[in-house]
Amino acid sequence: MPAASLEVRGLSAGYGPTLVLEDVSFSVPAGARLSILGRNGMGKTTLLSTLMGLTRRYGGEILLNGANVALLKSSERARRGIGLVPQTRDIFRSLTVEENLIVGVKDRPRSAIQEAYDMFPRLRERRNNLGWQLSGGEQQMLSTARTILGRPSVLLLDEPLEGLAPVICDELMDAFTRLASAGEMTILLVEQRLENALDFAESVLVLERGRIAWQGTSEALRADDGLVEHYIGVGALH
Ligand SMILES: Nc1ncnc2c1ncn2[C@@H]1O[C@H](COP(=O)(O)OP(=O)(O)OP(=O)(O)O)[C@@H](O)[C@H]1O
Repeated sequence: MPAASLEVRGLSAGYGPTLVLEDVSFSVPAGARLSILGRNGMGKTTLLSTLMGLTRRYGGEILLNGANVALLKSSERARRGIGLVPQTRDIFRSLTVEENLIVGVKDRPRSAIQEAYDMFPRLRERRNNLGWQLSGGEQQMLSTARTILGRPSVLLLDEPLEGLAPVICDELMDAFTRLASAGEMTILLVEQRLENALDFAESVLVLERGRIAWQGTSEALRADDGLVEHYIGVGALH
């Protein structure tokens, strides 16, 4: 599936009676990258979960290549090309790396798992290890690889670098950049590490209390210390 465009119009959503996201609108052209920033608890995870159909939607549209998927179940959205790598690093802890990948290939031939090994050679080395035996970085690689084997046209990455050593962060960000550059996926990245988020994407969206507080280019955000301090925190870039 080639990369798809994503347009969100007036999206409001939350959990049960609690409204978290309010009137969120933005668009990402096919093959582009968007970083989603904001302090803790501002609604970043809720936004990705809502795109995937995992929250209660109050209103608004989610257009995937122009077709509204907002009323579809999560499984149908996945079938249409939305792939989420959750913050919780969803892997089967009692299965081996290879078994986890086999689950990820779904209806594709098993040989497709080689793509995952090419992307993350570390997973090939650890193919017979169980999920719980992996380091945090390896679990993130496995979780990402499983989603990517489903060939999503829009990939949602929720804080993939959380708790990882800088060298592993670089390895992961290189892999995400390669994926994005290949033009096969539109990528939305939620990331607290500002430098990584700005290096990765040309466009940025900042959430504040469930609403979009700022949208623009990474370059513009980087150049404005006041904006960074206000929305993300003092010294976030240093
Ligand atoms: N399952 C849930 N039920 C009720 N409220 C929730 C649930 N998950 C999150 N919230 C609330 O929604 C708001 C936004 O949370 P969310 O996790 O989307 O923020 P975030 O920007 O991703 O934060 P963080 O960076 O800490 O992950 C918070 O007030 C949070 O308490």
